Amino acid sequence: MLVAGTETAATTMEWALSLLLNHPEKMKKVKVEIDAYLKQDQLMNESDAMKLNYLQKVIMETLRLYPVVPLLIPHESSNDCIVCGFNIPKGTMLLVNLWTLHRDPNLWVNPTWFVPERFEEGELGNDEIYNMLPFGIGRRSCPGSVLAKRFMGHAIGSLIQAFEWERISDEKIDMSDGIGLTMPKVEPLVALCKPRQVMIKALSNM
Ligand code: HEM
Repeated sequence: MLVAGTETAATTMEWALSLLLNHPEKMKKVKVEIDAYLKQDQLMNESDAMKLNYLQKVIMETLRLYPVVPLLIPHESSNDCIVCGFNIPKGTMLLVNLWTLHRDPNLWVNPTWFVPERFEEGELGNDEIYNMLPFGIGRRSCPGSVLAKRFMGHAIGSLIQAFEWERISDEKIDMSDGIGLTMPKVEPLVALCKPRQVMIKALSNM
């Protein structure tokens, strides 16, 4: 439970901040949304996180591009079945390749681009829910998905609300993925931050 709940979320937040630092215009959009929703000087709380639509779309788009459980957890077919024309006998170990699914050019427009706006129309349509499975699906899907979206939104949102973020150089952040249980970045994120002027009072009251 601890690994399932901490490593996955921490890694996703690192990917999300890296993506936002490489796309300052999207970072600005998150900041504008937070500033419009919250009073100046008022630090966001966890329930605010689910109401920040654009921020939640940033998290979705991060999970699409960098699903931290890229092959899900192995499942076993409980009966003979047919998947995409292939006969799957009962007792077969099944892996779902989320990485490929989430970047399939037949399913997504410009699949390698970071475009949180692609989720603008709201939830995915009925036919499309199977194209985006960062938490799995069905009765063994992730029981922590709602909690995760909530606290990741709170953590990333608070960092963006309270601090100005910058890359350490003009070079884009290396987005290569490495080997590990939850698909870590090859290069851990290193960035510069300083408190935002408008938040100094709120931060010093913490
Ligand atoms: C970014 C955050 C997270 C992601 C991407 C994620 C993703 C996943 C995925 C893909 C699975 C396997 C689903 C399958 O095989 O079909 C899973 C299982 C699980 N997750 Fe998460 N998870 C996250 C956060 C959490 C949190 C916060 C908790 C709990 C506090 C949690 C608890 C679990 C547990 C207990 C399972 C095993 C469920 C079972 O086998 O029935 N996860 N998660």
